[in-house]
Amino acid sequence: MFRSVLFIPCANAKAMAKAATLPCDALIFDLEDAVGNDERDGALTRLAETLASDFTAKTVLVRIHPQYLGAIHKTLAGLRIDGLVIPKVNGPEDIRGVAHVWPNIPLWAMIETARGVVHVREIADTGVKGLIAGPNDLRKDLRTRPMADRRDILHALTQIVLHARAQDLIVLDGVYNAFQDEAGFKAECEQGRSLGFDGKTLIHPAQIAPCEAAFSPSPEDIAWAKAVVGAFDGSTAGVVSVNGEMVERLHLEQAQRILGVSFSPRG
Ligand SMILES: CC(C)(COP(=O)(O)OP(=O)(O)OC[C@H]1O[C@@H](n2cnc3c(N)ncnc32)[C@H](O)[C@@H]1OP(=O)(O)O)[C@@H](O)C(=O)NCCC(=O)NCCSC(=O)C[C@H](O)C(=O)O
Ligand SMILES: [Mg+2]
Repeated sequence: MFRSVLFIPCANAKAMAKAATLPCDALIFDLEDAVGNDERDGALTRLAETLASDFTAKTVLVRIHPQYLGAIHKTLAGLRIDGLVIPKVNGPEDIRGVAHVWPNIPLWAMIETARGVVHVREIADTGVKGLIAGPNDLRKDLRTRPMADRRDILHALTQIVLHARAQDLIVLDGVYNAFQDEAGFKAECEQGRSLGFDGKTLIHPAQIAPCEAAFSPSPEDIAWAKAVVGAFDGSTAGVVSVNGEMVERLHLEQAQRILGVSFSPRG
């Protein structure tokens, strides 16, 4: 599952030391924007040491810096990595470029440029495992000003979800920078879930618990799902009524997905 996906800046030794203990669904070790130019060699060495240790964290992704892909591949190839996150993907050629250097590893595309949004359909069609929204770079590239409910970038977010769903990919919402603003973060998680994202990328450990709560089925969701499954149990009808509402077999599939999420072990 990919409800809570925490960025770990590889230049930060303290954050790296904490990585294995944090209760999120997945980690993204960042070698791109969270690493200053003078920190690159140290960050890469630290990441290699971390991954070579008896590192038991769940899903491990690495956000590469395309400019240093050769060195990153040379240092990390063969270590336990579940996927590479490619930043600022502008088109399918950016995916193919990484796949050429580092074949046979799942790739994730960050959609965070105007060109990336324009080409998101072809990017989703390359066989990537997932798409990740990047609101900071998007705002920079689009020259928007942040608006309530992310109205300035909503057109891009909905395109990302649309094309991920059309190709059956995992789709993750972007980060929320104000990591001390609990209410604002919770509201953005709820919005992301309502828009169809599977989970959210995070920047701080304090964001893990509220994020998982928002992207897990609520007690109301579970009660509804159980009622729908119960209503179809032993029935061959195409449509039934549950709590005064029409329910079709498509709702049964939704209900089964909800129950599957709530009963799956994390990871
Ligand atoms: C945002 C931060 C710089 C804040 O750091 P800090 O001031 O140190 O916060 P705290 O004092 O509250 O931290 C408490 C302890 O938790 C550890 N910590 C903090 N963040 C992380 C983390 N991400 N992973 C693991 N551990 C973390 C601190 O070390 C403290 O530990 P201790 O002292 O032992 O108690 C910082 O949170 C941070 O750097 N976050 C990640 C930044 C990052 O990775 N940025 C890049 C990805 S986001 C992005 O690129 C967006 C996208 O591309 C776009 O365009 O939108
Ligand atoms: Mg970015």
